[in-house]
Amino acid sequence: MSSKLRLALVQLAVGKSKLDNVSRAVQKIKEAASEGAQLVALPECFNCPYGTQYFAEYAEPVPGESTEAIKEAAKENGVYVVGGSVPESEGGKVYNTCTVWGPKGDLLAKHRKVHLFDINVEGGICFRESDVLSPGNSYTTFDLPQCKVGIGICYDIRFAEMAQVYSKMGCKLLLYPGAFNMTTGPVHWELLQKGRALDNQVYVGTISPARDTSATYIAWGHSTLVNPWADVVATTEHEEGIVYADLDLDYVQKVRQMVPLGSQRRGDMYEVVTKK
Ligand SMILES: NC(=O)CC(=O)C(=O)O
Repeated sequence: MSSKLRLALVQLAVGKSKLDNVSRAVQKIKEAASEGAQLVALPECFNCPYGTQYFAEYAEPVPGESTEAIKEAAKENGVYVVGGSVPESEGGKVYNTCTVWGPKGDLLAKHRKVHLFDINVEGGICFRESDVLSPGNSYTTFDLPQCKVGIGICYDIRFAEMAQVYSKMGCKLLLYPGAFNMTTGPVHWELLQKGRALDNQVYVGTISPARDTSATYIAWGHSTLVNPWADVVATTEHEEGIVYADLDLDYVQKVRQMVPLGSQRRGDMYEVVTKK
């Protein structure tokens, strides 16, 4: 199997019409596939504006109308799709959920955002996902022919331990659909991505909605792919668009040989332990 992977990060313009959002996402998957992408990733809340006032209203079961459309798009275009996230309703609760689809339309994985975004930055942003969302409790990986992939959603990227666990599980690519904002985005978005990539010597991709300055929550944009050396391979500004990146998974091994952190870890002094 080739070590090469063409990845498309879809920085989608998301508005108030769920129908429009979903049909744009489907169009972008088609466009990315026609440009040779093998794996297409959508942003956090691709079918719904990002905001606690919207999650319950837009929530749907999984599978449901939005994820079914993504499934069909994966199948029609013969690509893997990381379906960003949708507000998912189940058992009276709402989750922020990512589905992953294979090229035959098979559901490969489902990730519920584990770390809910509750912050209060003086003079900046106050946000409390936990007012309306419930957290997931699982790690989520899936296998491509080229490598294992680990999934986190947005705030999950701030927790280095989760990425370390994925790396220990054998993931060589971590994908984080996310919607950082105008307070945290400029300082933290790329830095966190580079940190996760460098510490774990893996590729890391982030996928944001496009910026809508009329929205109550203004997304940072800047969907990006960083390689295991912490170089930015491909990125963009804040408008709608598709970021294409060509990965060479053999490069992961090369970086690990040059800087052999794996064999140099002091397991006698510290350890990241998976409890669940
Ligand atoms: N929206 C998020 O989940 C996270 C975020 O914006 C941040 O960590 O900053």
